[in-house]
Amino acid sequence: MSNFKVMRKMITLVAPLSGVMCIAVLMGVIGYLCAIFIPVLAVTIAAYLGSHSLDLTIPFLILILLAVLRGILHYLEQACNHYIAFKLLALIRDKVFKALRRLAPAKLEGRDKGELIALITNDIELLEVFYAHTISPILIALLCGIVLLYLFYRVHPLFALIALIAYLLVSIAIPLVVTKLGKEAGNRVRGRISALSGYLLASLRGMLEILQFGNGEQRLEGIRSQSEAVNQLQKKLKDIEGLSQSLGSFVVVGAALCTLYTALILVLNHELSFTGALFAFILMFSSFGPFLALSSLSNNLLVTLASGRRVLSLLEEKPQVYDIEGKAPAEYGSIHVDHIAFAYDQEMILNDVSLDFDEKKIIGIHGKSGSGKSTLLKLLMRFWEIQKGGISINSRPLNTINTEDLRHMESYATQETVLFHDSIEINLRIAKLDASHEEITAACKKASIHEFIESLPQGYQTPVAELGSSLSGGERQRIGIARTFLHNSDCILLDEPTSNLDALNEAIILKSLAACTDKTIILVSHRKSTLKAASKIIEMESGRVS
Ligand SMILES: Nc1ncnc2c1ncn2[C@@H]1O[C@H](COP(=O)(O)OP(=O)(O)OP(=O)(O)O)[C@@H](O)[C@H]1O
Repeated sequence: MSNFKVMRKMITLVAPLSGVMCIAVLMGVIGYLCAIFIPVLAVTIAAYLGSHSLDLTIPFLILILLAVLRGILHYLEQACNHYIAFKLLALIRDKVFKALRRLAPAKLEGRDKGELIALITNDIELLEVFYAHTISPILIALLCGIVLLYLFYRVHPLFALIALIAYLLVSIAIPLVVTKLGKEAGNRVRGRISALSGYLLASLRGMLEILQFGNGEQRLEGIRSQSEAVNQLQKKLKDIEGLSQSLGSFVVVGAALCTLYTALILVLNHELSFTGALFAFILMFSSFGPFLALSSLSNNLLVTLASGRRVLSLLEEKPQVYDIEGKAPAEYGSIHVDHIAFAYDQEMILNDVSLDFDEKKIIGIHGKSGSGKSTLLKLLMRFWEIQKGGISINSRPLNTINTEDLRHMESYATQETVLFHDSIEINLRIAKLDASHEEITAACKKASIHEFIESLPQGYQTPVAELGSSLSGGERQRIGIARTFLHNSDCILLDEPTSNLDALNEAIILKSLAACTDKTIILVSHRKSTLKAASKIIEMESGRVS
């Protein structure tokens, strides 16, 4: 996506706040004109005093008024711009979270989580520069330019020509050159920062492995070299920023000298008064504020546009699976899998698989590691879209059942239970937001975890550390199974539900499952003892059912 396209798309988001933007621009234009006219007026009055006598009270008061107005207007302009920026950041965050929900899980599974965190935090935050410090300065420079060129034209058209060339150089040519010079570095610096976040996150998560295999030095070296690469790129951007400022100052001085030279010739030719020449010279010197503001924008703008590009790409990314809404409610019934084929990328994982999962039965799935058992469960949940064949529940194709209804009908527990940094009760409640405490404890009893929770000093209110690292694998797994019981769906998909459990806990859970006579339970397991609970066992081999 080109920088221009990124800017255009980002600007369209401002539409609902265009009124506030107009006020910001108006304040900015009047404020800049006040600032420009303070020296112009002062020098013109001084020149006038050389040949006339004048009471200085009123001119002095006007100068003070202009100075005070400049301050107030600048404040109001900034307040409006930041109001727009922070409103839009909130809106963009909301859109990004919606996009993540749309893309999950299929499009997020393989993505670098550090990069996603950098996008949600740093990238969105950087867009503030665009909304608070880019759009209105461009409009302010444009309007100030029109007023200033008119004034120069009134003094002499040659001054207007010099001003026009200088303004175009400062506000368009220099930023364009600088943008071109720094485009790659701008993109790379954002990419590098994201990669560094990902590397740090992976290092924190893999702390035990790093310590165990003595990889600390190597990881540290990785962090050092990646930080160094970020520093180098940032230095390059700063050098380009310095170049942009030098070129801007060069144009200002050049324009003032040209004005001085032109004014001298015009005065010598009696085409211009001395006061007019002085007015033009001072006006030229003091008028570059709004245009220099643009040239200094371009460097920040590069980084901001790179962030904007990443945020927009995420917002525009097409999900692998679209949510279904607005269809007639569906009733749960038996599941029919009809000659399905599925590949994550190129490699075929399931090929021509046909199966039936009868209602209110426990069905076991057994097979070698990598044979596609978990993939089949994910397809039953419609986390991925199948490429061939069809899956139906109670004769309704899966992709005609409202996603919300499907989530009520089916629940899916994997061997990896993710717990949030919150109390055990809240971690259980995510399976049923309006569950009573009694319902929660009943589910925990079935999952053989109630006694353990009760034995903790704070019981169900015990806080769980990030990702559940304060609990054992078996405790986490039983909480995961308790969630499934609490969700109380018609069909329960369990992927290795007993892999971390001892024989006693396994037996209690299998007994609870056997007691769920009104539910369909699909049980993927390598354990013979677990599969004993099933009334039918399906064997899977290399993506096929045997
Ligand atoms: N998100 C993914 N993207 C690409 N390939 C994947 C993805 N998830 C799984 N695979 C691949 O699909 C194949 C089947 O994986 P799956 O998890 O379904 O096997 P499984 O039978 O459940 O294995 P296990 O018993 O070890 O859990 C594997 O080769 C795996 O590498």
